Amino acid sequence: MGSIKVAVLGAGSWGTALSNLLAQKGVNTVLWGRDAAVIEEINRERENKRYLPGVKISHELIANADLEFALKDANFLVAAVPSQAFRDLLQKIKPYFKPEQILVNTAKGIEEGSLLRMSAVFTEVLPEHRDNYTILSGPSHAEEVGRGIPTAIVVSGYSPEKLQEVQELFSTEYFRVYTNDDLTGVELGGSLKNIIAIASGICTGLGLGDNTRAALVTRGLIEITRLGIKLGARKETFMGLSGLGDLFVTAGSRHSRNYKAGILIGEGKSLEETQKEINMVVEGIRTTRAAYQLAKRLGVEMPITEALYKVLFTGLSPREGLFGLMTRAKKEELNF
Ligand SMILES: NC(=O)C1=CN([C@@H]2O[C@H](COP(=O)(O)OP(=O)(O)OC[C@H]3O[C@@H](n4cnc5c(N)ncnc54)[C@H](OP(=O)(O)O)[C@@H]3O)[C@@H](O)[C@H]2O)C=CC1
Ligand SMILES: O=C(CO)COP(=O)(O)O
Repeated sequence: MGSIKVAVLGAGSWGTALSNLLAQKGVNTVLWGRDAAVIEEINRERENKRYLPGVKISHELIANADLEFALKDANFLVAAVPSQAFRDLLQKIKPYFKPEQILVNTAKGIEEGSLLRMSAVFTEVLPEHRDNYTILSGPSHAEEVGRGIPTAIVVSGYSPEKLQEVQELFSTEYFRVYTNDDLTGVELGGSLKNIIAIASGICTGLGLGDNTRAALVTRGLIEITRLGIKLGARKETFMGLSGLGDLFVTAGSRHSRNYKAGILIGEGKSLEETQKEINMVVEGIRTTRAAYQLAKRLGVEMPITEALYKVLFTGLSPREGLFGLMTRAKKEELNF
């Protein structure tokens, strides 16, 4: 793609997979990571053994631990760090950010404390560049994108032209990118599905059946949608790739860190043991706390989120949490 340059910021599993996709497509791409040892390994072995083992990295990809080098003359900056580190990354790039650069966020979460979505964090740090923010979200495990497995995803943001530019940048024959202008819905769908994925994993860890997980995922989508509508999102977005699609791919996949964390918790492991064993970001843990607080503040009913919050942070056992959900007051089904 001509003289386009992309800086992918964050050399974890997603940053590695996306930068590899771009490099394979012939885009001049620099992958920046803060850990010089990981960067060195990528350049030497053409593999990121800790975060994306078994995926061959293109010789065209340049990995570098110097942020200024990565950012220099970049047209697109792809942020691929956990959501709780997004503000910190933005502070680092702020001195170099140019008005024509497009930021593609890939983090799925709500910031703890501020309870802000990533777009709002961006606007707080770089207020004059609000329209340069976009987000790429949807059902896309790095392990599968890294292997060229057909994937469909969605880009959202403020400026229709910039969404098209991002769509063009990432599209390949195995990576299909749609646009959706419902930024609130796209961001919330991708963030909140991680809560339901942990809860779904807990059901598996408890040895329960498919009926239980189907009920949980479906009711989960209802409460995600309920919070979304309250915050101004469009209901239909939650039926799309960044809603149902991402919930489907996360809440039962062997690749999902959130689902796997749930299994460990259901089997009786502590939160600390679980995080240590996964050894990568489990976004849903901190998102559960943020979403619980947000729902309370807005008076939105989110029973699964509330039960998971109590299991993760107040010592409620997973079985008690489930029992509480099953014995709530009787309801109509479609109560948005
Ligand atoms: N993996 C996937 O399949 C997908 C992930 N996502 C989302 O992408 C985001 C990133 O996830 P993922 O790559 O999987 O996470 P990983 O846990 O695989 O990697 C996280 C990366 O972020 C780096 N990092 C953490 N904090 C900072 C910081 N303050 N400054 C710079 N770098 C930092 C880590 O560096 P270090 O090793 O030094 O700690 C590591 O390289 C998450 O929000 C996730 O939900 C979205 C779609 C797919
Ligand atoms: O968001 C993802 C896939 O779309 C990745 O999910 P996990 O973070 O649970 O691995």
